[in-house]
Amino acid sequence: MEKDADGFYTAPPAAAAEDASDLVKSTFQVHVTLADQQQNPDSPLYSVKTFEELGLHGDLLKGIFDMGFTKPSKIQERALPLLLRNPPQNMIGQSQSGTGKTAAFVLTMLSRVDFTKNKPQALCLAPSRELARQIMSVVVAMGKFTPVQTEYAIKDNLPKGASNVTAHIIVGTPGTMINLIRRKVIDVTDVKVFVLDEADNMLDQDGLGDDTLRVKNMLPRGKEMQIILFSATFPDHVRAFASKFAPNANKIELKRNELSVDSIRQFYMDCRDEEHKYDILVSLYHLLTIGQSIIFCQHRHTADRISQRMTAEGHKVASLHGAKDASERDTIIDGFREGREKVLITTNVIARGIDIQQVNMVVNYDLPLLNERENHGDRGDQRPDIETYIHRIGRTGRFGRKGISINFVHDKKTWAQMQEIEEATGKKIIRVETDDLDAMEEQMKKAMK
Ligand SMILES: Nc1ncnc2c1ncn2[C@@H]1O[C@H](COP(=O)(O)OP(=O)(O)OP(=O)(O)O)[C@@H](O)[C@H]1O
Repeated sequence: MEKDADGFYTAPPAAAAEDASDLVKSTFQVHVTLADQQQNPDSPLYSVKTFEELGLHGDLLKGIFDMGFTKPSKIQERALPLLLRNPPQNMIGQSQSGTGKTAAFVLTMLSRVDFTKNKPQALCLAPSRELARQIMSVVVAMGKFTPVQTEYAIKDNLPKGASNVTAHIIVGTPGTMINLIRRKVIDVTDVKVFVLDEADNMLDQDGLGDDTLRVKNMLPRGKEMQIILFSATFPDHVRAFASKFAPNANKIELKRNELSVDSIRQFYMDCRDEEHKYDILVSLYHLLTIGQSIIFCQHRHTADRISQRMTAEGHKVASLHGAKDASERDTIIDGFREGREKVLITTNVIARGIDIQQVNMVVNYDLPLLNERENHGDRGDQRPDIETYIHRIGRTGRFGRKGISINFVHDKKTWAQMQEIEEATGKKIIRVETDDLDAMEEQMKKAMK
């Protein structure tokens, strides 16, 4: 396929198009729509600048182009010049799911490291080992033409007797990071960049907030420390804390009605009861496997139960949650990433950050709910977790691709919860008939195109 002056693919002659494999065809479609979106000032993928204009080192530009990126997205174009400026300044950056936030903070870490010094200089924390591993793969890919050394701070990675990590960049989860710093396996005296991906989650007092604060308190004080917070969501109750955590930060914020990307079409299906939810999921199996799909449940035991049942009935599905051990989790997510499994049944553990471009469908088997402590409803009903909803559906529709999400509702309560989500996000959730399976499949296929 030919590339035009902007580096985007142009349409091949008709005969060549007919010969092209499905894979090439779909790549072709993605590039064409991506090019359109990157020209549209209203798109989060739009930019007026090139990567060359963003002040990056030549070795990093090589890494970026080697990954196939041609133009920055809006968040990359806006954040990178602020992040790379001297003296370093903190950043609180918000941009929709799948719009390229990782590259912004990874390029900053790689830009600030002194490769002649074999000591940790940049730490990055994420809420799950799956996300930490994914971020690391971006560090390695973007740093391919630099001498960067990296190390994980995730469970079961370093042997018990490990000492004195000499890597420049450490990516991990908060609990393990605390442990390694405490045991002096990681020396933080030269750390100058501290990144929180999914920062609202990392700072939430009901989640990882205490551990994250503990890590920050272990870092050297009084020295230049650049604190970088990124997420697609910053709910009000963490915004103030984020500003304290990263003082005098440059801020890039989204408006309430901009929180999710328009390329994710949202649907719901009326189910009669819990058992009917299972039946509907099974009847969706063909659709789920056209691309890849992620099914979210509220509890680990639900994920296990439905995956066992579906497997027993001859369907190929995988399940992933926090009760599985580290190596099993790695095998499952790697299998899904490589497309060996097409359907992944899971919990909120991978609701955030996971980037698998072939995922074109997300199912909320259970709607995400706030836990009891967070639940400030006056009617005693459980309230929906709007932020988690936005992150879950954001596992599809990555960087301009199309995706669909389907919510299962099965009673008055779940109906009211879905309406609250619809109101809060300002995006219509469309009803799909469940009694005519062929019509349903047609409607979904159309939305995926
Ligand atoms: N400038 C670019 N050109 C082409 N593709 C890009 C560019 N920047 C990022 N991408 C790709 O877009 C996808 C989404 O990026 P990324 O995972 O960083 O999104 P995100 O904003 O961190 O999303 P989330 O909020 O879900 O964590 C990745 O596959 C990444 O490789």
